[in-house]
Amino acid sequence: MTTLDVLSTHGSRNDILVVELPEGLPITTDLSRVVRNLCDRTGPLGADGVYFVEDPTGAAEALFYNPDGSRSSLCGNGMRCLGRYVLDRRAEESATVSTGPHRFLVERAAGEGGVPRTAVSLPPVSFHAPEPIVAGVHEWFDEVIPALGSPLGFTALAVPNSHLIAIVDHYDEKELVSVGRRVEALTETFPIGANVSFVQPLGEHEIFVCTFERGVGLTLSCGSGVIASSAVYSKLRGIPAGIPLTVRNPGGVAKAVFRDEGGRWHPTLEGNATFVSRATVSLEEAEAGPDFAVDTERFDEEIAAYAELDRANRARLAELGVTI
Ligand SMILES: N[C@@H](CCC[C@H](N)C(=O)O)C(=O)O
Repeated sequence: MTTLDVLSTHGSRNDILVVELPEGLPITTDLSRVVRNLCDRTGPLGADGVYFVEDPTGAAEALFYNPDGSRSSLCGNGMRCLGRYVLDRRAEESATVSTGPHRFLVERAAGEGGVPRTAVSLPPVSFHAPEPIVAGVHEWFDEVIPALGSPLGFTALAVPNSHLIAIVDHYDEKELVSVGRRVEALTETFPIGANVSFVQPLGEHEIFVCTFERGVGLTLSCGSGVIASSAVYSKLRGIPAGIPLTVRNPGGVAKAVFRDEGGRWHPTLEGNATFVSRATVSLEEAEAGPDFAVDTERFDEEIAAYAELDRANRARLAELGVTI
């Protein structure tokens, strides 16, 4: 029997499982299937994705899977939590984690009210996506996409995963879900799919962002969506790199800031990295179906500390008239 140690974590209540790939993993293992079962919300764990990490104290190679079993080059919120896991394993303050050609620098950041936080520096954002996000073109900046049937202007960018961002006057969840579903269905127009975010400005340097994620659906937060939204908002409002933005999601608050290097914007995402529980799962059972047995230990203090921040964010959003 192969055992998986599964750490349930969240970054702004985007629930991500962090799993160190065991040595001697059978090569016949269908990881996509394991992920679908681990993430199944009717099962004992449930999540918005799984980050596998190989050799955390050495090369630290990470692989991210969405709950539908598809892969992505990044989960920003997950990287905050996986980053904390890697830093703890190494007893260090900063480390580099890789996914294929992409490098992510993770660092511990100052905690808030007993809530541990990390900062992740990402590769530069690209408004000229290497793989077209809108079919046939490498750039799409603040324009209506006729196939979507929405009057909103969208911007396509890679951070490095694919995003479509629209700035709205008032956030409307139904509209976001309907656009997200159309992006999912229109595979000829959006050949690699995209995470879709609506951005409602709250103040000069403060925004609300909600994301319909590729391979998931609506989530309480998407870290790469926070970065993509901040980049688009800053470009459209003429906010220079170096000015941090406060980004509120339904699940929490993060900070996004860019460093300009020769015209290329290098983002840093900072926010909570909360450990919720640790479970031991049999790989064979998790591959067979979603009703596997788990042996769980909960981190109650961390959960309680985050609940305070969550309450404060929700109260602030209600005060600002954002309906979530
Ligand atoms: N939740 C994530 C993004 C996860 C991957 C995404 N759904 C995709 O397919 O690109 C985040 O925090 O960035």
